[in-house]
Amino acid sequence: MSRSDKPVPVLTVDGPSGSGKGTISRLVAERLGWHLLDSGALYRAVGYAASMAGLDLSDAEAMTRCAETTKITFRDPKDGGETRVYVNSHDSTDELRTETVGAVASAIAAIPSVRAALVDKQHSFRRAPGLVADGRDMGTVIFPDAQTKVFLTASAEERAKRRYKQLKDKGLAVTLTSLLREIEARDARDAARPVAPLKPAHDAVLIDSTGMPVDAVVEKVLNLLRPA
Ligand SMILES: Nc1ncnc2c1ncn2[C@@H]1O[C@H](COP(=O)(O)OP(=O)(O)O)[C@@H](O)[C@H]1O
Ligand SMILES: Nc1ccn([C@H]2C[C@H](O)[C@@H](COP(=O)(O)OP(=O)(O)O)O2)c(=O)n1
Repeated sequence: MSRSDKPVPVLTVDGPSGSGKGTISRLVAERLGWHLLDSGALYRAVGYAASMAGLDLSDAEAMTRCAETTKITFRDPKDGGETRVYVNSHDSTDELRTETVGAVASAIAAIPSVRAALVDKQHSFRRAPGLVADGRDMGTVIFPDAQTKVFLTASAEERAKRRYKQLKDKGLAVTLTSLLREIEARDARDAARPVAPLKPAHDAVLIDSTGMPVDAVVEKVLNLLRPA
């Protein structure tokens, strides 16, 4: 709650991998001067910490303990640039963005007690003047009272092409065919899980960004926040 007891406004941006959630959320948060929650980074960080510790990823108890104890912090470099994600005090930003870690994140995210362990942390990002929250269940589970909800999509082919370019630019060795396969497998698993599945909130606005430039999507989202 803010000082005037009005709930801090939240914009939720949910959708499948590569739909542009991270990019659009960051730009919209910058334009509004709002805080940003990259909830996927939390699941990635837990999955990464578990892999590094050599834990059995199918052991629900071990994964839950890992979600409860992994220290995850976000830091914005003073000179601007990409937000850095620290996992147990190590800058793990680059490691977290790989498709391997994405797949591990998706697998452990299907464990209900892992999701429960991350709820308070996600709520703690809701601070004045407002929050843009990016993920799969931001509008359905974590911030169901959000004032504005977006479900961002794009065709699987376009999402795979975007991811291909993004990872290539980072110097990672990837192929378009394997990325498309991985993206489709991850979406299917995220959408099929019984707890907090990937699906639009009943009051979300659907935006299909296939063929839309980034700026146009940002404007569309900002327009939703402007009073009619
Ligand atoms: N509307 C768009 N048109 C073209 N490329 C986009 C668009 N939105 C995002 N991208 C690019 O696609 C890639 C994946 O976007 P990202 O924001 O990481 O998606 P997500 O968070 O949904 O996985 C990034 O390189 C980003 O610059
Ligand atoms: N709110 C969230 C965010 C991510 N997850 C899971 C499911 C996703 O496949 C992985 C990785 O999410 P992330 O948003 O970082 O992935 P993309 O950038 O969309 O490829 O984590 C989740 O279950 N709930």
